[in-house]
Amino acid sequence: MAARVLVAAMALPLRFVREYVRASDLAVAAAVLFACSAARSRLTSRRGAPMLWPVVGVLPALFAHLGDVYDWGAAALARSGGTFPYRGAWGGGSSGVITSVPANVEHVLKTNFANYPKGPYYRERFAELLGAGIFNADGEAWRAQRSAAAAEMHSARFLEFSAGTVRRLVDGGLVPLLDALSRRREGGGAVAVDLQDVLLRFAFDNICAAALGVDPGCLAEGLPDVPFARAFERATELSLARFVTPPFVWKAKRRLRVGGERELAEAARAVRDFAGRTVADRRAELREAGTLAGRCDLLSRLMTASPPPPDAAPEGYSDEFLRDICVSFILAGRDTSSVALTWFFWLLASHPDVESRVLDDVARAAGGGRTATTMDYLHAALTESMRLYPPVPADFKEALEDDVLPDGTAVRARQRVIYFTYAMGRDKASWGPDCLEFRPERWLNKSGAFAGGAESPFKYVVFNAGPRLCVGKRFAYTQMKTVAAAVLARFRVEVVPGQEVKPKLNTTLYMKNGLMVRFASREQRHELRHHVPAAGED
Ligand code: HEM
Repeated sequence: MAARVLVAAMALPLRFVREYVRASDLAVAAAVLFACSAARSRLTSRRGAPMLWPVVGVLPALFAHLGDVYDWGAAALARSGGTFPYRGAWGGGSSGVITSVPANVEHVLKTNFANYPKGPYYRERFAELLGAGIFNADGEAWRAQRSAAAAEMHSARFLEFSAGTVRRLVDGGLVPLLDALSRRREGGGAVAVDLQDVLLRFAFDNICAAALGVDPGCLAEGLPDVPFARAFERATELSLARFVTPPFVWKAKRRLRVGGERELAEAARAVRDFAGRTVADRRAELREAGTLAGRCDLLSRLMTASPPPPDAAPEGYSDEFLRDICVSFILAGRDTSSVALTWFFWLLASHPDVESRVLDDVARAAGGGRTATTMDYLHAALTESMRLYPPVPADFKEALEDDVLPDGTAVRARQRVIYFTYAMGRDKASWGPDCLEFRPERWLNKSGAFAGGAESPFKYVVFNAGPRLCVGKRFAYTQMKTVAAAVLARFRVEVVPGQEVKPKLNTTLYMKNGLMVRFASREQRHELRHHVPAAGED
């Protein structure tokens, strides 16, 4: 998730215009555009890059391409040699460069990591929801949370626990729900359902179980409206809206506590109160029982970390620290893997050859043998699907000091470097002439084992790379492989014909209209023996 301002800027949806920009603002913008048009030919821009207008920066170009912004952005990067400057609107301080050059990305994410924090621009916009959580933190505050979270997340105990939570939710929630849907009739066939919505609900319940040890019940019968999930979604949306709102507007609204800013304050408070209450209840449970040995969720593990981590007070982490890190985890793990799975199922529906190889892999895993623990083909197919449809399509970091990127592009202090993951996954130079094809085999070696580790991590930044590599990557693969295997073994997923499938303009690559599918029970079921599908790499 997160610092994905390119898409936030690109994602200036009409809904946003309706909600946040008044007619008078638009009139001023139109006048400015008109006044500037005479100067248009004199404006400088890198060859092939979008025009940068005074005041409104890159926005006119974005507006012209609202319908195909990802592909348009990728084509513009390809034309301009992989990097071009951008400037946002309204003097909001958002300017810098957009790049898809792996060497530049390596420089920002690893080689010169110290010069490229998330920065105050990001932190300020997510302050209400995330507080000082890992997703919002830099420097020592980030390092302390990173080492605590990584130690727990990569422990054998957590891996086993989290794999168990996925299996229980698949067996006890997802499969029974799909089974019921496959039996429910409508107009002579099985009822159609939005797969994306079902998977988002699944992932929310799953991340809450893993991070907090609670079940919000989004996947319960009747697919209910869950206030905590709704508050989380609204707080995220409204925080992101700040990236495309003139700062003087949202800051004034915040001070006056009106409109979306009031709503944001309320939604963020609801989220933090819920997480805070969970921390307080767990603390009370620990006091009464003297142990949380039966609990393996992240919150309980961090609360009882023993001996207390060097960066914590002698009595352990504070309740605020625990609340903030858990909220960040929910934000990070809430929708990424469900969105990835939705694109994956959609791609499989139009690639029966790949589907049949995935099914072979799943059947082999069920029958035991070496692939039972790895399911390398499924791993490769998921990896390939995220290359074409990365759940986080763009991300950014903010420069502390002036710098020069490896391709010679200058970056000034406080400017942002946006790396466009979507374009990087479709770059011919990195992936060859068949870069637009869905071909899981490109990730396998001659003996059919997953060989993704051979690729530069800075070519495939779907999970970020360098010191801030996604700490939930292994969890995400376990979750996605378990869901994909269980669903495909039991059901044929039939995409309802005639619907328009396209990405939504957002910081997460949702399908704009969801994905309507029907589930049909397979005649011959592969009886799955559950196992922990280990990630081929991490
Ligand atoms: C397909 C699924 C996922 C994808 C594609 C993904 C991608 C990413 C990306 C691109 C970042 C970097 C964000 C930034 O620096 O702005 C990130 C960070 C992070 N992710 Fe994931 N993620 C996924 C699933 C998860 C899950 C399930 C969890 C939790 C269990 C998680 C936890 C985190 C955390 C805590 C960070 C912050 C790491 C840090 O700043 O040190 N992610 N992820």
